[in-house]
Amino acid sequence: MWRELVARLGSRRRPLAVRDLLIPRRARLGPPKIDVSRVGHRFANLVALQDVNVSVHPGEFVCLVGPSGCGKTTLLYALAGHISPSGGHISVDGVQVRGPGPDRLLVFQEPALFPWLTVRQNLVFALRARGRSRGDADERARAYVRLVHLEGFEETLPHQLSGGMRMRVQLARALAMDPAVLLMDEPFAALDAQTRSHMHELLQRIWLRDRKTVVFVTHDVREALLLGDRVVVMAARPGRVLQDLEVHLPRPRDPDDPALVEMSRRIRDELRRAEEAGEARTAPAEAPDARPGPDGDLPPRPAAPVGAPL
Ligand SMILES: Nc1ncnc2c1ncn2[C@@H]1O[C@H](COP(=O)(O)OP(=O)(O)OP(=O)(O)O)[C@@H](O)[C@H]1O
Repeated sequence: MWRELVARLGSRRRPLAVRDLLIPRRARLGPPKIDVSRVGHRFANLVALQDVNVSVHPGEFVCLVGPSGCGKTTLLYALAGHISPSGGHISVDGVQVRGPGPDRLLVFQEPALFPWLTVRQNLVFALRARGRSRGDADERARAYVRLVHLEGFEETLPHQLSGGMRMRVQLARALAMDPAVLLMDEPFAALDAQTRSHMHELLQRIWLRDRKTVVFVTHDVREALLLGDRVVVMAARPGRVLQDLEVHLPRPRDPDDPALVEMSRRIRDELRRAEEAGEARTAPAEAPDARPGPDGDLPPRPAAPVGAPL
């Protein structure tokens, strides 16, 4: 299917739209693992999320992508139970999210490791805190350190590791704890390009092995297409879902795959159009009634998000 789409990119037929490249969502059987229904959230006067509907099925890798301020992190934190949305419902396995729980684990951009504990001790500590016996925790820690290719660094302290290695420790710890859902907040954004690319390969390989349910936040459209089964494209002012797209490219994926590059270009074009439309909505009009009044004041800039229904 994707080869056919790539072939069509060079043809003279009707230009391809994003919907041609990203196959519409199939009807899925069974209940979703995560159900986000009509979720809205305000921070004072700012509408960070408006009427967001997303469902994630067991074993799906869903990427939330969009410009800064579109509410990706707010939505992720609401899934984690760290934020209580102002409106709507979020459930995991049919149970409403009312706070953080051991079924959901957040992975941050800056690995939150205990600096005085070694790599192995960081994993063992987290596993023991989850009620695992010492023997089981030791065994799992060793296995997951191996999985992220850090054997030989078990007794090393975090500050003696590179940023990429610290991220691998964080990933190993998260996977060893075996949450039902992994929530990742731009985990690779601070890494250099080469380390990032290694992390993409590693995460894809591990995900293909474990098929864990993952919600992954990123600014980077190409990263979202590289990793996601689905890409939820969000726009800002107010934070909302622009598109929810299914990606049917073979795995493991190549970031230079022409189909992926083309999809990425088209999504970025759509985001640019949404951004321009948002700016046009919030910009002061140039109509006569927007000109300075007799006292020289411009009418206040309409703040589109304020007062919008949640
Ligand atoms: N605690 C807060 N108090 C007030 N406003 C907030 C708070 N947290 C986020 N916001 C605002 O809500 C909006 C959405 O923020 P959020 O961090 O979810 O966006 P984002 O898409 O994750 O952005 P980025 O990619 O830059 O992290 C932004 O305008 C932000 O300034």
